[in-house]
Amino acid sequence: MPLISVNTAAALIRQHLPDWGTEIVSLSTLHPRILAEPILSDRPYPPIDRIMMDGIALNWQHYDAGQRTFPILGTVAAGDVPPPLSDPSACFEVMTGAALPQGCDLVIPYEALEIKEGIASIRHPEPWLPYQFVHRCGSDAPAGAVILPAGTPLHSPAWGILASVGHTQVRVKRYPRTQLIATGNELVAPEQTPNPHQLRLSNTYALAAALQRQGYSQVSLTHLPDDPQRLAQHYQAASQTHDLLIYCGGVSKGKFDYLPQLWQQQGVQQYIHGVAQRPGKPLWFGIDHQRQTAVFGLPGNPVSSLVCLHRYLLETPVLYARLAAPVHFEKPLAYFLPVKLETTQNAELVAHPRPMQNSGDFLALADTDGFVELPAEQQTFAAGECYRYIPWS
Ligand SMILES: Nc1nc2c(c(=O)[nH]1)N[C@H]1C(S)=C(S)[C@@H](COP(=O)(O)OP(=O)(O)OC[C@H]3O[C@@H](n4cnc5c(N)ncnc54)[C@H](O)[C@@H]3O)O[C@H]1N2
Ligand code: MOO
Ligand SMILES: [Mg+2]
Repeated sequence: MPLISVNTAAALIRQHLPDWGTEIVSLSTLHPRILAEPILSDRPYPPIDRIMMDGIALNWQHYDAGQRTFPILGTVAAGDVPPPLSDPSACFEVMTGAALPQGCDLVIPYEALEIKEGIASIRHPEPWLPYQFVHRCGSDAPAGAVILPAGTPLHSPAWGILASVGHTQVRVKRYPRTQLIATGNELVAPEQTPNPHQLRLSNTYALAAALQRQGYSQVSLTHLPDDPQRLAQHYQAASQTHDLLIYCGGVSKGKFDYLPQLWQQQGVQQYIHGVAQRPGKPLWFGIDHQRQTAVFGLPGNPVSSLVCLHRYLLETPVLYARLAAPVHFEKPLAYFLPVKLETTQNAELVAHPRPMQNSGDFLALADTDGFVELPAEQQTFAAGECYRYIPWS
């Protein structure tokens, strides 16, 4: 198995992984998604001169000329059609969110007023300025402005913006119809009680959680035994109905690691089998061009499969963390080292190594936040040096 570098593997996957296109989702989805169209403001924002304080609205020139008491003509609440100020020496009581009545260009909050028998008197000596406490019409964005560019990840504020502009249907990046396939005779379902030689399958749950947290909304899980016929039957059916098949286990050198040969027989073009990394060395990746299905074979060890998913498929932020302690790693392999992250008051990310015993030691991940990528070219990594940090999804 000739090993390729982590960067070569990442580049091959980027190059060959299909663009899954786009789809329309409804506003009620609210899942993590990536916007695939620019969103324009449907009208100026705010759409009115919006009152920002509960108080009175009046004409600034009258205030500037020295007038300090104003008869109240009425009350304008949020949602009211604002009446014009028919007498410029009078005022309206106005509420936050109401539209500024025509003829008014100043809002003074209740705290600066005394109101008695229908007359508001300004008690506060502050010089009030024109349009004070008025959120001017169009001052946030004019009509027709791009307020969310295509490619924006839809975080919570973005969903609020979509609702505000009335985008009840929105075009987003489509995530692939994905199946996670746990392989292995030793595995039983989590609800079963394993015999001593068996274990509950856990990898596909960890992988599914990571995918779902990134927005993959169509992810199914299945389990197959190490049986070439069953694996072949499953592949033929699943490759028709899925865009992405992520296998877990069965890709190394064992007598029952049937998958690489099976994919070859099924016509999947292999791009990767073996990456100079620990864990995750036996990683397999290929594309079935005929059926338009992408295939990942993640090494079965739990830490290996998780690390490979994060490094090669998921969108991860570009972050760097400083090693809190020195690390020595002899092998000419990139080392994905699980870490506990500390954030310091001077805005530094500090990575505390939490080395596991081996890539089967998934319990060691419980007290970690992600992993650092230590390059293959180096053997010693000093405390204080910075390396790429990838958080768990
Ligand atoms: N002769 C060699 N043997 C191995 C090599 C090698 O280069 N030469 N590589 C080792 C490395 S590194 C890894 S990683 C594993 C990968 O093996 P497979 O992808 O074939 O995975 P399996 O053999 O099926 O399983 C490995 C291990 O993981 C457990 N497992 C698998 N699936 C799950 C699951 N869904 N949930 C929980 N645990 C799972 C499985 O029981 C095994 O213990 O190969 C080494 N061998
Ligand atoms: O590379 Mo394996 O993933 O070390 O256990
Ligand atoms: Mg194996």
